[in-house]
Amino acid sequence: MRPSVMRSAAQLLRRRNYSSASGQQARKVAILGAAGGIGQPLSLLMKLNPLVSSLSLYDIAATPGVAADVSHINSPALVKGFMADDQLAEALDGADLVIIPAGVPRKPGMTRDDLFNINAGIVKNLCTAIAKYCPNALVNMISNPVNSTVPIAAEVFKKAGTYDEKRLFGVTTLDVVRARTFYAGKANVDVNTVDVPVVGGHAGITILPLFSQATPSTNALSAEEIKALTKRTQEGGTEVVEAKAGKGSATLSMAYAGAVFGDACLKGLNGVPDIVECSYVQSTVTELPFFASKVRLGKNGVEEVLGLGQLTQFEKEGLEALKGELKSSIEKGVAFANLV
Ligand SMILES: NC(=O)c1ccc[n+]([C@@H]2O[C@H](COP(=O)([O-])OP(=O)(O)OC[C@H]3O[C@@H](n4cnc5c(N)ncnc54)[C@H](O)[C@@H]3O)[C@@H](O)[C@H]2O)c1
Ligand SMILES: O=C(O)C[C@H](O)C(=O)O
Repeated sequence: MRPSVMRSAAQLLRRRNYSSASGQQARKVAILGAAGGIGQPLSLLMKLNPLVSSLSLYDIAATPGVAADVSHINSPALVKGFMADDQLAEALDGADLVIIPAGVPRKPGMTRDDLFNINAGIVKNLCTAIAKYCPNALVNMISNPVNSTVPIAAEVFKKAGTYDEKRLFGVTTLDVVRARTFYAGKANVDVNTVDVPVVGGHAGITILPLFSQATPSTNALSAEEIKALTKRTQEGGTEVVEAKAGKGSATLSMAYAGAVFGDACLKGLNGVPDIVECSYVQSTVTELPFFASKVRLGKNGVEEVLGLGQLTQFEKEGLEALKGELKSSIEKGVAFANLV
């Protein structure tokens, strides 16, 4: 963001004193896992977001340093760092949006589901605290395996009596970001103008980009090229994991994607019209209880879950092929959350 833009945003917010009358609300965002590979750049990007008035950075380690560092940036959000269990309540208190990139990332040779044993417990504990301290917050789940961690969160909230399906989101924006980038490169169109819906889930073949609905549309791509683009989008995460060779998975592109999705959620909360993003949410678009598709965001979170539109035969086959894996990932999450 240009300094002049930042300055004018800051001036605007000061003048308006975050008043709801002007439509500019004071918004508290909490990031859980804020000192991690994703957490740090995501904290930076959310600090730059003029819609954020208070930024709460929580992790089990290293947050004082990250918070001190980020807090020196001359943008409006007031930054506070919180570390360890006994500070989680204060970190979450009054949050409008909680973004969760807490948990372990993949190493080469692992699937996202291989992270389940560690990350399921982390997510369950954090969501138990969210239900207690900020039950009305929107929750953006980044921690993998997203196909299971979102159902875990839903079950935790149901048990606590706070579940609102409109407020829980699996962040699949990175799949959209990748599909846009790869499509623009192959179709030779300006990436700034590109959009590609990505539906299903967030792991391997459950990631289903709908290139037939990509805009701007092109007839220049052959069936083989569409197939290759689909595979590359589905394996984008693995491409990064292998390139990082044991040093983790996507962090910078994920922080960008998380910031884009977080910003869309805040705009929706603030009543900005026509905010549409793909996300993995409770859904009736297919027979699966959770599914990623385009979602219209509003003042209460999900305003409308949009359908799939017209699919090609290749996309229909991809949709049928993903259902088995997605169903068992959902069931695994639900079963885990309901263990005593
Ligand atoms: N949804 C997506 O598209 C997407 C993309 C990339 C990565 N991810 C996932 O995001 C997660 C984080 O990835 P990363 O690269 O930032 O990992 P990382 O190891 O660099 O950072 C994770 C952070 O979580 C913290 N943490 C662990 N337990 C915690 C707890 N109980 N409370 C708060 N913080 C806790 C750690 O201290 C660490 O700072 C992984 O599960 C990864 O698979 C998802
Ligand atoms: O691939 C991973 O393990 C991280 C993330 O889900 C991604 O898509 O980059």
